[in-house]
Amino acid sequence: MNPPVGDGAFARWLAERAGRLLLEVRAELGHADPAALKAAGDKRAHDLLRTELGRWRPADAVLSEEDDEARRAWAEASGLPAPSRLTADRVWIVDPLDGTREYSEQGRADWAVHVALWARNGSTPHRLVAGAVALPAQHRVLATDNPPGYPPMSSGAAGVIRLAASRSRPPAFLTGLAEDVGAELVPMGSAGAKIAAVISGEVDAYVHAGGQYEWDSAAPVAVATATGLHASRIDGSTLQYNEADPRLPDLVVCRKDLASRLLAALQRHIRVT
Ligand SMILES: Nc1ncnc2c1ncn2[C@@H]1O[C@H](COP(=O)(O)O)[C@@H](OP(=O)(O)O)[C@H]1O
Ligand SMILES: [Mg+2]
Repeated sequence: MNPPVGDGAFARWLAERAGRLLLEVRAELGHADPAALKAAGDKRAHDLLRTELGRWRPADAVLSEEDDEARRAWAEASGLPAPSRLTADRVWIVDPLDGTREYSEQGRADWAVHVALWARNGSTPHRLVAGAVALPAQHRVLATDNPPGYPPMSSGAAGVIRLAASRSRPPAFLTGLAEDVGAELVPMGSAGAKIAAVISGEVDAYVHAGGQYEWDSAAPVAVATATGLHASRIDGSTLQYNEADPRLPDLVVCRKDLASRLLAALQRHIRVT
């Protein structure tokens, strides 16, 4: 059967298929050898995304976490040829398995598949014109073709902000930031799962710093902004995608009404760390 024609519905279709495959791989291999499960999940989902993008969007470029060259920051001085994505009009930025660590841990549902489309002439925020985040173990896919409604206030106690952060690599300033704004920390794996938690109102914000790549945030940021949420670097500047250097080390995604307060607090804490 042919996939949907529109890019947003296509992104949803693709993320859902890769997610289904990841569930099958998890069931097939089990959790006895976590390293083998991580490697198989990364590879099988990447191969599926690459194959289907090549088949259905052959004219577009792709930036995938699992490509050998993906982490190389291209510079003219290197003498190496520029990757085709740097001159392409449309680039699919994909993370075949975000939250690889959590995927390998039995019972955890905080892992995701990210499929985003960046367009040079895109007029949507961050030039992300389509995106989908599949959360296979949560039985849901969030995508820009039918974006979720703006979230209700989070389930936290009155006045307490629920702040999602990496469970394994939280930024050093996070505890101080949380104290400053009166937030309760909610540790969670996967950037996609954390941004999905902001989108669904389970938490109010997600803050990360210290390292990440474009594919970790492109698709979830596309859905979050289509929903009406705030997304930026932690200094308030715009998130830029399809850069020569794919590192995009920090971000904040939060409810619009929290953005100025959180960014002001971040200014204080970035400066001292
Ligand atoms: N300091 C860091 N440097 C590089 N990547 C990081 C990072 N901290 C988090 N990430 C990446 O961001 C994603 C979410 O991380 P976390 O679960 O810790 O919040 C993970 O993607 P992958 O699982 O695709 O590798 C992880 O590798
Ligand atoms: Mg990732």
